[in-house]
Amino acid sequence: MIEVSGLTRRRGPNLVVDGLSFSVSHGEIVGLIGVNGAGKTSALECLAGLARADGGEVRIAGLAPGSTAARAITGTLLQHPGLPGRLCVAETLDLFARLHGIRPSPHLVEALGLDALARQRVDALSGGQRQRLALAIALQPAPAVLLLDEPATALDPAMRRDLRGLIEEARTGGAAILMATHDLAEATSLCDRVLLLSAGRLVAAGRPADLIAAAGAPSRITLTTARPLPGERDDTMVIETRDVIAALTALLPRLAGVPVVALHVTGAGLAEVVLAAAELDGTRCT
Ligand SMILES: Nc1ncnc2c1ncn2[C@@H]1O[C@H](COP(=O)(O)OP(=O)(O)OP(=O)(O)O)[C@@H](O)[C@H]1O
Repeated sequence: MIEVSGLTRRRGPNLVVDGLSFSVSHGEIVGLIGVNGAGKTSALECLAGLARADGGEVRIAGLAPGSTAARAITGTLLQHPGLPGRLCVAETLDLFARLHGIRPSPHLVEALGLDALARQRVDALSGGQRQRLALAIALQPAPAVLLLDEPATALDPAMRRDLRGLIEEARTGGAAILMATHDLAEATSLCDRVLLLSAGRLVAAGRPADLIAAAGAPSRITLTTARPLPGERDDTMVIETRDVIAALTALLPRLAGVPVVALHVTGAGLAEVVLAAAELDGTRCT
């Protein structure tokens, strides 16, 4: 549904998207990850037809992005969505629904907690409430293609959970979903594949678990005991290891007679994958 081939985009003197190629199929959620400034928004804007590419080709269900036909099947949520401030929430949903020849979806209104805000003016909404309204506008036509830039921004934990359900519903309905996100735990569990951008280039792509395994970053064991173990100064030790079982087994003899107060094992995740790419590139995570 989404086909991108050799996409490049300049902003000022800089090449901010540099030869990007990928595709997203029906019923697939693909995450776009990378440090601030990696080019995620710049690429999404080209796919949404909101910015012109300087090179390469983008097709949305075979259509040119930004064409009326492509817009009709694409739900777009970008950062800082422009919403009509003087209208109330219900009027805004109605206005955007009419553009698609549909009626607002009561299911989405309820799922995004907009029923209680129906008569509130848009310019009096909080940041998270605006984001919920923008999500409802993007999702209500049940688009075949969803382009989401940081969809969980400003949402509280309950609403993040509900948003996840809505995105999964869209996937079940067959949508092709491309989602830029810094929520790497969410990307790991929600995305079928992730694309890692660094300085505008695609530097890794694949299933989250495969990228994490390929990065080979160590897990971290944090062990707190009732008193410092022999040879240790502190009652909390931190061990970084690629073999958690072997490290814990090696510790057991030293634990004889010393009660364990707390044990945490944190596996490597996509954060390590992003950081490793940023270090290779000489950029920093900000
Ligand atoms: N309006 C602009 N004019 C010129 N350069 C810009 C403009 N907006 C962004 N850039 C530059 O384009 C590059 C890519 O920015 P972009 O917003 O696409 O990154 P991003 O990966 O979406 O970052 P973030 O995670 O912070 O949202 C950055 O180097 C940024 O400084």
